Amino acid sequence: MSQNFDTLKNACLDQWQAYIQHPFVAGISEATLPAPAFRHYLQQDYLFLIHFARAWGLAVYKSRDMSELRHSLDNLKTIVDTEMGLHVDYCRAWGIDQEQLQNLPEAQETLAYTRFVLDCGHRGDFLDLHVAMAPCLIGYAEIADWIGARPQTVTVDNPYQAWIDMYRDDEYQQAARLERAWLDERLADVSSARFEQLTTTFRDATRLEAAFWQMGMDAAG
Ligand SMILES: Cc1ncc(CO)c(N)n1
Repeated sequence: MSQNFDTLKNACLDQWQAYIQHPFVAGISEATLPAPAFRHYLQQDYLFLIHFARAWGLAVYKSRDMSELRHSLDNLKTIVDTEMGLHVDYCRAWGIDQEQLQNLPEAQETLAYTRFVLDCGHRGDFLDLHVAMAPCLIGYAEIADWIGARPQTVTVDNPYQAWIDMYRDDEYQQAARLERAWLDERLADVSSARFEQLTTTFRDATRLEAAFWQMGMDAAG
């Protein structure tokens, strides 16, 4: 049977939905998420982005041809040159300064997720690494769509509007679409044993994304 991103997602649909429609995400959509939950999430996301940039660096190293190299390098550059800067500005708007960010203790959930992704890349190949990173890039694009489509979403004076807009942005959505198309192509001819292996990686990464949201909720007490 031919596989693609949707069959991967459907193989762990319960975990995927628990991630995409997590109460933290519903709280952003409905403007009911407590600010301390969001602030904790933002701080840990700074550390997440640093390790995620490293994961794209690992993808650069694992590349086998010019097109893989270019793809990974572009993503690495986007995080380092654009996303990190936006994130620091965004944190400042939420009362978190750069010095605070630089001295943050890393939460267990951040450690678990980021090092899991890096380990998938070290142990496996370029595809293993991409599958481990897919819940991040493709998941946040889907989350932004889900928020946008919900009638419950507060669109007037929502304190989380800038965050929602960041992931609804065309450039982000386009990057997620490209990654999806790339995965569809690579998954089409994997064996069923290989697909099982990739499904486990994808499911675990998805669970770790949901745990990252939960970490934010728990911080609000
Ligand atoms: C934890 C996490 N997952 C995904 C993204 C999307 O880049 C992010 N910023 N943080």
